[in-house]
Amino acid sequence: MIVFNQVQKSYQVGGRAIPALYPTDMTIETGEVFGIVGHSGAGKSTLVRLINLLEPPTGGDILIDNENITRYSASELRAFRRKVGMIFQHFNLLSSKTVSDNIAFPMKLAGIYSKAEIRNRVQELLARVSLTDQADKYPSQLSGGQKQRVGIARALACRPTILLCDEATSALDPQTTQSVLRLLAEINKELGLTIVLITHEMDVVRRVCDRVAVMDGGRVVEMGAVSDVFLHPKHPTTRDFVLESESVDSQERQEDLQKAKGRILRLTFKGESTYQPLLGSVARASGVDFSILSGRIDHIKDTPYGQLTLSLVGGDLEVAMSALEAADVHVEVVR
Ligand SMILES: Nc1ncnc2c1ncn2[C@@H]1O[C@H](COP(=O)(O)OP(=O)(O)OP(=O)(O)O)[C@@H](O)[C@H]1O
Repeated sequence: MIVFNQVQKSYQVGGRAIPALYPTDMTIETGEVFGIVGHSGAGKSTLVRLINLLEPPTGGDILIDNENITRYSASELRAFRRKVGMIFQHFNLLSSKTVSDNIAFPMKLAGIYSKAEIRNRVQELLARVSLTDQADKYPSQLSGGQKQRVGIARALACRPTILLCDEATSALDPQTTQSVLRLLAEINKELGLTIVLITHEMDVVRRVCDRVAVMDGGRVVEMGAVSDVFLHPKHPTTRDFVLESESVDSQERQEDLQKAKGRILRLTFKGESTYQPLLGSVARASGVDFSILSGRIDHIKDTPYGQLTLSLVGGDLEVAMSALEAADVHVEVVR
């Protein structure tokens, strides 16, 4: 478990302390995939670099599995860092080393593994990331997705318990992004590893994360289960991220809603209710006529969800809303 108690970070710039992270409390549970989403400069990298003490905090305590890492000696810190793997947007592979040697590198650097241990571990990891046939190639001979797989294998070499991912899919095309996210989800399940994933895309959070913290201007402005934060965003920054991920232009949406007649409801279906043919029976029971203004079905991690924006006229709106809520549909009155 990673616990932040009033952790803060300022950078010294030209003799002045510029805050990058205001005092923050946060808990990341062991074995979860935790997303940190925010625009450029929000403080995401700063927060994640505090977890492995690449940056020392200027205040507060960071506890990992009940140990205060901010009080570690240099040798304790070296041992601790082996337990924290990291992958990067631009992969950071050594161009003069083969795929195998890149993966072996942190183990060699640690100086505590035998040659046989390193050889076996590299073979195991190459198989895990499906790169056995690329073992002797150099990074320049690989695609972006393959490079990131090498990055993941290298990060796992010393059997870390935490994996930090700094914009790990930002340089990849959508299809490759999907396959890298799938690999991260598999690793999380198989190894019970805690994954902290920084991104500026809510879609990445939706696909793999259990919980998310939304950052803005050096502060965590919203935090919770992805299904709550994504489906019912409270802070304006979170709402913008969700709309962005749905490729919705908020001004166009406002204009569309103004043209619609009657009451406007936004319905959110989650889990099995997503697939229930509900609207027809609700319309018949309540006498309400509806038209669909927008709709989508997708997944939050493995859970299906659907969202519909409807305009409703006539009939008994109370009856319609009660019937929807009785069927476990979340109903939000937009207008
Ligand atoms: N080493 C540093 N020295 C001075 N200021 C820094 C340093 N690193 C980051 N900052 C500043 O701290 C703030 C937060 O930066 P940070 O890199 O944590 O944000 P971010 O959300 O990760 O952004 P990005 O997505 O662009 O990487 C920014 O204003 C940045 O300019």
